[in-house]
Amino acid sequence: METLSHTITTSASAKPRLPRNDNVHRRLLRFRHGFSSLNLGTLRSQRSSSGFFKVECSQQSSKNCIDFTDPDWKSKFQQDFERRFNIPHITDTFPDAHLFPSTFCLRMRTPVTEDFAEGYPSDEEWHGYINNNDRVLLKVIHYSSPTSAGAECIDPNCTWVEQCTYHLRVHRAGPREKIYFKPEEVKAAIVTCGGLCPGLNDVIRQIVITLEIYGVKNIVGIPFGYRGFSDKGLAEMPLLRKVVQNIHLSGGSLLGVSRGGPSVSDIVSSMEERGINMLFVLGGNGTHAGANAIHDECRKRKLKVAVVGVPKTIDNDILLMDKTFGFDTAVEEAQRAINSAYIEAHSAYHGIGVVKLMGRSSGFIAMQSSLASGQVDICLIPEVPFNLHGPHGVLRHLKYLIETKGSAVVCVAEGAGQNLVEKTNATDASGNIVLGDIGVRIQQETKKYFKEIGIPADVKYIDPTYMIRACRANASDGILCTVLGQNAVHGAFAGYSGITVGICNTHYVYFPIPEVISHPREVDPNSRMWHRCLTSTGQPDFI
Ligand SMILES: Nc1ncnc2c1ncn2[C@@H]1O[C@H](COP(=O)(O)OP(=O)(O)OP(=O)(O)O)[C@@H](O)[C@H]1O
Ligand SMILES: O=P(O)(O)OC[C@H]1O[C@](O)(CO)[C@@H](O)[C@@H]1O
Ligand SMILES: [Mg+2]
Repeated sequence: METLSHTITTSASAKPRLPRNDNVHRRLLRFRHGFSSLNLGTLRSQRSSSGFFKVECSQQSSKNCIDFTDPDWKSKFQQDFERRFNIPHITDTFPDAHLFPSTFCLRMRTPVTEDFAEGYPSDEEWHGYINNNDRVLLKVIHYSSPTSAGAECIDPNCTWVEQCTYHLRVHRAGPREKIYFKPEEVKAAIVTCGGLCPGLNDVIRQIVITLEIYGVKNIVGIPFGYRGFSDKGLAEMPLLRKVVQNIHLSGGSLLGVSRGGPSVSDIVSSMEERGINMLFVLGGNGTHAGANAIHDECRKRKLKVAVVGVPKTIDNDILLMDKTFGFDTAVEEAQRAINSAYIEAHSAYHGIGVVKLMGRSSGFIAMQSSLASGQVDICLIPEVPFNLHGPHGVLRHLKYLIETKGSAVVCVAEGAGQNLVEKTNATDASGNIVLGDIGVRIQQETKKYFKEIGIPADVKYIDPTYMIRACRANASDGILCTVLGQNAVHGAFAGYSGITVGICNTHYVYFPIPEVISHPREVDPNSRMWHRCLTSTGQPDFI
């Protein structure tokens, strides 16, 4: 008989559990997850009197709704998928836009743009170009049954699992043989927004280097995020290979970051004034929402501008991508905090180490860090509810760990257990809700609980938040940043706009921005990875 991830128990937890490992529950979770991960809109399904599922769509537009009563729903779903994942192109607005032979090729690394007056050097024989019709499959596993681990249901009855079909595919990233911008007419700008993330400088560096290889000479950095477009005191920073050559050796962003800032209309007006026709936007979901709005506004104003995003988030909360840059580094850096918590807890009499890691709405950093360290006894993430108090609460389990092991380590994501902390209505400059501090709450409640039950406990709290994201990228993130930065430039020269670059099944792709930011990517509590994490910690359910 199959067991479900959230039913794993330890000897500490010989407690009655909610009967959650039934197929209905599992199916519902998969059904919900399937929709959310493929972003089919917010759907509500009900059994109609005919016995079929009818789908209501809570969105204003019904474009993402599927009517499962339609016998052709599968092919319509596929067509709809292709339409949604088609990426916007300059020719949508400028059908007669001119094409030029690419100036990016292996043999000609630093073209002299003045020489292009009479036309571009003819192509050398090089097979490094990507065909515009190349695609990458979004799903590479052929699930033979809806109950196969990881299978996501498309329809409410969970009957359709042929997702590795060639229909679910996305545009392959890379250099094209023909380009839509003359390098000498390009003014490219780079902006970094939101919080810091390891690898920002690596991406900036690679974008500048690649632009130069195409022959672009006018490259600027916009200081301090979108704010740099409106704040008159902030001058744009000219960027050259010479300037960016070594910036990847330190963390942070050469350009600075910020939250909040001017309206989209003001940003586009500023771009028009400055003559910017390529904009590279490095940031998270908020920044990408901004990038997409900038793209739309440029279309509205009939500006021939390419807006290309590079997803930046240590939280790894962008949909459909294998991972985002900075995540691996964050997980690696978190090991040091977890190890310190472990050493402290292990060396103290009845020691308890609590480590809080980032993850506003997704627990990927906490989950992967716990898994990698093998030193964590309790991992708490936003996606999985828990109680602190009560017979199945975290504190009761901590008591058990102290009694049996003598020490314990808790790793908690910042967005976990928000129902257990006082809510504030405060928001940051970008409108993100300021979260309550669950790490401090766990520390305080643990101290109080052990005092009340008369068992000594030495609680140490570690919050390495900013140490983790301010460090420089590790080698694997450095390489990821290099490829993403290059592909961002290739995408812009290929005439795409309103896109972002990503890695999907180890291949590099372009996504239309709205498809990857409609909601944060979350840890699936039914996934094998969360199950692995539970296997490692040995923790019971805390509900
Ligand atoms: N819906 C939106 N439309 C236009 N601009 C937006 C939108 N949401 C956020 N922004 C702008 O994007 C910038 C960054 O947003 P935010 O502070 O939310 O960070 P983020 O990109 O989500 O990164 P992080 O992962 O660090 O939170 C801000 O300048 C903000 O004003
Ligand atoms: O303190 P700041 O700069 O607002 O950033 C904190 C946020 O950054 C994030 O890591 C996203 O990048 C969130 O998890 C976290 O809430
Ligand atoms: Mg965000």
